[in-house]
Amino acid sequence: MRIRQLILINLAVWLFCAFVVGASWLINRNAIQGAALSVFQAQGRAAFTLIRATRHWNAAQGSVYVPVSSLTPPNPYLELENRDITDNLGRRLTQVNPAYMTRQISELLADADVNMRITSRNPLNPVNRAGRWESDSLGLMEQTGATEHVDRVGDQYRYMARLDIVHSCLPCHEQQGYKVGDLRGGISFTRSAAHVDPLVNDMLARVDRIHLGIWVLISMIAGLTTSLVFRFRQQLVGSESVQQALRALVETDALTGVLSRRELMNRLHREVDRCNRFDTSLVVLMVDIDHFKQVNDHQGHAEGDRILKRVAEQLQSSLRRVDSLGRYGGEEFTILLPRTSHDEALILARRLLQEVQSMGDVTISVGMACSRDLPDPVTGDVLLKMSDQALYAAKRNGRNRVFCHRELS
Ligand SMILES: Nc1nc2c(ncn2[C@@H]2O[C@H](COP(=O)(O)OP(=O)(O)OP(=O)(O)O)[C@@H](O)[C@H]2O)c(=O)[nH]1
Repeated sequence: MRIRQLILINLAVWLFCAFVVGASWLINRNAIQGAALSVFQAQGRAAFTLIRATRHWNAAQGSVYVPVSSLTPPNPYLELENRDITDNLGRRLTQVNPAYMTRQISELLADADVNMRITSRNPLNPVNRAGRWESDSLGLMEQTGATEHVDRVGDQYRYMARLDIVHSCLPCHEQQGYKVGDLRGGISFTRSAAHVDPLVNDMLARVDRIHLGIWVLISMIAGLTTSLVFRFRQQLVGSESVQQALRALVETDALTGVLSRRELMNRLHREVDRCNRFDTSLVVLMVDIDHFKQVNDHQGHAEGDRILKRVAEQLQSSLRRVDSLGRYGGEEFTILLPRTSHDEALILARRLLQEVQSMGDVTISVGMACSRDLPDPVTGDVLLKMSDQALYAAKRNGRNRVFCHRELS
């Protein structure tokens, strides 16, 4: 697997983890905010149940009278004959119906952190007229038949429970056209979010901290794995370059830069396999510098080395990319010419001869063997042997010449 792929996989895993953490963070925040609303709904429902019980008690009495006072003046919207009476002690009493009682209780809650309000879209007392949210909630409940509605509006939690017309409501509300079962209005509870939010904010902050921590941890792990991948890559590159250097040492001849004998033999066997399998022609040239001992003796070993290198360069520059040039040993080189006929190889060999001669320092002799001239299947050893014999023939016949194996027989 490539390093880039490892880094991309690492990045993809990090992005996926970041996505999961982000999704979990959002889900948890929404769940906490939803839970806060549910808690407020439960509180509103409990308060409403209590109020409804007191209203039922009031209605069950038939008529409840209390002394008239500044706190409880006669209710002008309660248009009943016996709304106000005088008891046998001479005190003035006024009737308090469920609606009046509910409003009085709501007034007592004015300073509490929960506000309660009896409300209607068609009230007898204009004070009870529904506000925008209350009106919308009542409309929604009328449409859906729901018994309650809860919401967060700005910095307030709001709860509304419906009140339906029952028999005891008819004396006051029948004249408005109501029947039993109609939605008359509702009781709404409002609580400032400031009373709920500290707890919610504390939980949200905890969720934020936990998710931030997880995200930082994942990012650190991703950073660590990425740096490990880079370090691994550096080591890999280092070991690759060492391997390349070792391979170059093994495969090339240190003095001339052409193929080493070992690599030359490898290639020879590969080319022989190929030429046998595909029935193509392979030519081996054995090249030897003439009287090289004299060069060493007269000009010195260092000059001999320099000439060896120049001859190798000259030979190499005349070959195709598919050809192989190697140092067979001493001042002897071997050239492999795959898919080359005898005649083509002969032309090339003669050209090599001329090019080296034109350098002016030395001449070469060339022995040539072509796979087409040998019995099938040809082997590398036979090709080498035959080209070597041809080379000796070239030497025997005066040097600075090409001799083909086929001329030997
Ligand atoms: N400078 C140098 N000389 C080398 C190297 N390898 C072999 N030689 C020399 O090449 C010479 C080869 O000599 P011989 O085998 O007698 O052949 P020759 O003098 O070229 O004569 P013929 O091949 O018969 O033309 C020897 O003197 C070796 O020392 C090398 O790497 N550098």
